[in-house]
Amino acid sequence: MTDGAVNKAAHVLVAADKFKGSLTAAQVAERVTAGLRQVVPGLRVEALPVADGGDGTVAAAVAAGFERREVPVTGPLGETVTAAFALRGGTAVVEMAEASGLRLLPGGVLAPLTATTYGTGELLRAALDAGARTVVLGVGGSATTDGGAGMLAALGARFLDAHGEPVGPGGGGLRALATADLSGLDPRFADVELVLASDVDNPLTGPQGAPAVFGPQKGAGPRDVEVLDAALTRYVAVLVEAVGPRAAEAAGSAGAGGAGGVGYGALVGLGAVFRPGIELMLDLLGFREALGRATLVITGEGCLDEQTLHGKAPAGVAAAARAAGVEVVAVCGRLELTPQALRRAGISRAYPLTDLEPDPARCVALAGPLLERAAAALARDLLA
Ligand SMILES: Nc1ncnc2c1ncn2[C@@H]1O[C@H](COP(=O)(O)OP(=O)(O)OP(=O)(O)O)[C@@H](O)[C@H]1O
Ligand SMILES: O=C(O)[C@H](O)CO
Repeated sequence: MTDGAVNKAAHVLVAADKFKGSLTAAQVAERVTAGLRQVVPGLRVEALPVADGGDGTVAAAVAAGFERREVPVTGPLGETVTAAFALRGGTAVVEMAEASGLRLLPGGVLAPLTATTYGTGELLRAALDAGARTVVLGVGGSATTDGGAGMLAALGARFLDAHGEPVGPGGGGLRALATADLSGLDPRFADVELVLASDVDNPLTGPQGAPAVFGPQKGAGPRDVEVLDAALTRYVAVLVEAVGPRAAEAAGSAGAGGAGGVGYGALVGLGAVFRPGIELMLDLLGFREALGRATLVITGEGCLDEQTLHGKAPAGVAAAARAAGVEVVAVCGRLELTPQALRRAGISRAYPLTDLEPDPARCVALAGPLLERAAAALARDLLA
């Protein structure tokens, strides 16, 4: 509990990610602000919706003042989709999920072997056409496991089978890969600073690789995971033939396994430099300046779990806030971390919506009003 004087000095920074499936990051910020002000009218609250490179990254950039641009691109299964990127000055934020995301699969039907990142390549090209010279490629939330081969093909690379024909789409197509030629890649990438903002730090293949860890959420059963892992292993070997040993080294580096290997394709083919997505986004969104004004930070996401601790937005927000000596609490739909694990991540306490409404379906349907109630409880505990 704090007294009135401290309360007047309070300045709350709401820096939460979306609750996937129920609220966007901007809606989370609005509801939290409303709940806090029910208890402390006139409270100074600053909203800074955040994202970690995955879904919602363009929305967070637009909320922070970037301009939204839309272009038609090839969706994960070849259909045309409208994808957005964000532009400010010479800097573009390109979110691969806008072109090749899980949420774009027609009818929600998963396609672990055939979904392609071709549209991500088209989106990158559109960003360069718009004048971007620094491009942040946010990866995560993808429908794909093609190692970024589709993306590179859209930018001029060629991936051929033993008969000299282009291989089929998706990670499954790479089973037949015999040769690769990256010499036709868009030459502008030589002068562009491409930063890979990945939501995860996994390698491309193996037990911690993209197929094993993220294949199942894209519909890959155990046999598909084996097929995709073997196909990506082949892809690496063929790229070693094409560009040398750096293609093998990149497969083990952090971020290579992001978005089914888009990270790898960007590292090997486009000269990208890896940075944890949330760190990069916090810089881009002006988080550090906002933190300088804050006396309390509220972060969160749909589900606070083990994955959260591996580079997701709340962990990045909490690490930065803790380093600055500012207390961090969290709001979430579901909480799957122990109080000890939360504290290790720098979060002193969490307010899950399931504490207010145990029925999962109602908790999603009523997420907005429930979040206001959770924020009001938080305000009573910490600010009233
Ligand atoms: N209102 C809610 N009530 C309860 N649980 C929720 C609610 N909204 C979202 N969730 C849970 O959170 C999950 C989504 O988690 P989250 O928002 O952290 O995204 P994620 O899958 O970790 O992806 P990303 O990496 O893009 O953040 C949903 O599957 C659901 O279980
Ligand atoms: O898209 C994916 O594969 C996951 O979000 C990890 O990057």
